[in-house]
Amino acid sequence: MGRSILLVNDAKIASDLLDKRSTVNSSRPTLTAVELVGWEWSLVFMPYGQWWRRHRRAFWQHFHPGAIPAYRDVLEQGAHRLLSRLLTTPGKLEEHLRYALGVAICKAAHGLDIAEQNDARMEIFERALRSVDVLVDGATVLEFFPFLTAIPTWLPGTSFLRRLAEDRKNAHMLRELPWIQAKEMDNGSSSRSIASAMMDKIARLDPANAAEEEGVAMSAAGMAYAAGLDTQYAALQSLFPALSLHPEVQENARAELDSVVGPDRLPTFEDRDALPYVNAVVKELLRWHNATPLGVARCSVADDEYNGYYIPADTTIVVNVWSIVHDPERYAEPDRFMPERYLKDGKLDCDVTDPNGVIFGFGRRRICPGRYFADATLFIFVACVLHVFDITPPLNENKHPIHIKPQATDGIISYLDDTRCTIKPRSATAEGLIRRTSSNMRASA
Ligand code: HEM
Repeated sequence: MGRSILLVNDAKIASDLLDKRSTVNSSRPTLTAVELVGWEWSLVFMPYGQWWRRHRRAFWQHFHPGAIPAYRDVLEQGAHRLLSRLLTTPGKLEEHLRYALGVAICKAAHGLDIAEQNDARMEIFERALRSVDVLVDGATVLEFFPFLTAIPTWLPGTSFLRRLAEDRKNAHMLRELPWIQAKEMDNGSSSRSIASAMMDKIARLDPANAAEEEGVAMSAAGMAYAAGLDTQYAALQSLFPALSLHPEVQENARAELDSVVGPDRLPTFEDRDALPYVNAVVKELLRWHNATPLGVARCSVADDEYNGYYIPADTTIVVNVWSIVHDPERYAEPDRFMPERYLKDGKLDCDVTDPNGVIFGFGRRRICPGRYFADATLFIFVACVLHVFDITPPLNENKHPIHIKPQATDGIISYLDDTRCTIKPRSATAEGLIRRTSSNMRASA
């Protein structure tokens, strides 16, 4: 009510406003619901300013490109867990993906392990992340009628407010619980995880600054789940329909993996430069099903003029990233999953617009600071799945293939609504490799 909204459908305009005029357009809209749902500690929703800057700096110290190689082992282990689970119960794809991503994030961020079944931490992460939906679905009414939040929750018709209180508790636990557990484990001595490295640094501060810095560090470490779990899950779940609908992509990827990696081991980060096709699959995955179709809304902090248009301060700016990465002028046959579009003479073609230039947002100040971590995760998960599994269409009760037509869901994060597929090891050798890797993992646990 009374707030201007600017919807941008063009990559150049988005870049002009959000890259080149980032001093004016790097804040976020203030939403009453963010605090109500308990996400006020999240870097994603913080308005631009000193407080946001401190959190961003604390986060970036552990997620800049030079920091990512330190997470290679945990990311490889996460991918191996996925393979082992998919071999045993391929019908639980979504559960396995979330579990494997959770394992990798939790180990990297807090040095904690996630149990194979019914892990209390994982349940808290899941409950907390579901509360983000409230920011989209239900809380809008509270933006317009904030007095509703003052209504006693024992009155009939206020179950929504009671749910908010529960969501708030879960969102706070997502931030605090893994930190407290990492602290108990850490003893202040090593740098096994992002949290323990942060704790070592805080231990050297004088007590007057340490408490506030610990709050910032706790929030920054919690962002790995808060912003990393659902986004990466949304991207990776779309791999399976993409492959079952495009068998030729699997054939091409396998030819490359067979010649570079061979049948006796799984791909590693060391192989990455020699796998241009697999790298192109990762790029196409992010474009084909864009997990954040409208990016994350920005807010202008001063009056501005662009191409003759007046943009008042406090305008919400939303970029239609989906339409940009599905523009047929840039990406021919945009609905086809076609990694070849990024390749020329067997190498990545620099003339093709890299979709990552818009998918992770805009401008040095506010662009997704987890993008290098996401890129590494997606590469290793995608390479490992392609190396050992054959992904084909789901079958009906008569064992005939079903043609699926997955649709993107609404929300800040978009998923595909149908990921049914058949997942089988692509050979006896591949199956043996998964089993060997899995028993080695158990032996070294
Ligand atoms: C497929 C994966 C991902 C996608 C598509 C994605 C996309 C985005 C987008 C569009 C933004 C808003 C940027 C802007 O305002 O211009 C963002 C912000 C953010 N992302 Fe990601 N992201 C992904 C993975 C991750 C991961 C793995 C992490 C953490 C490890 C992460 C952490 C963050 C944080 C902390 C912000 C807020 C930055 C700020 O407001 O200053 N993201 N992401």
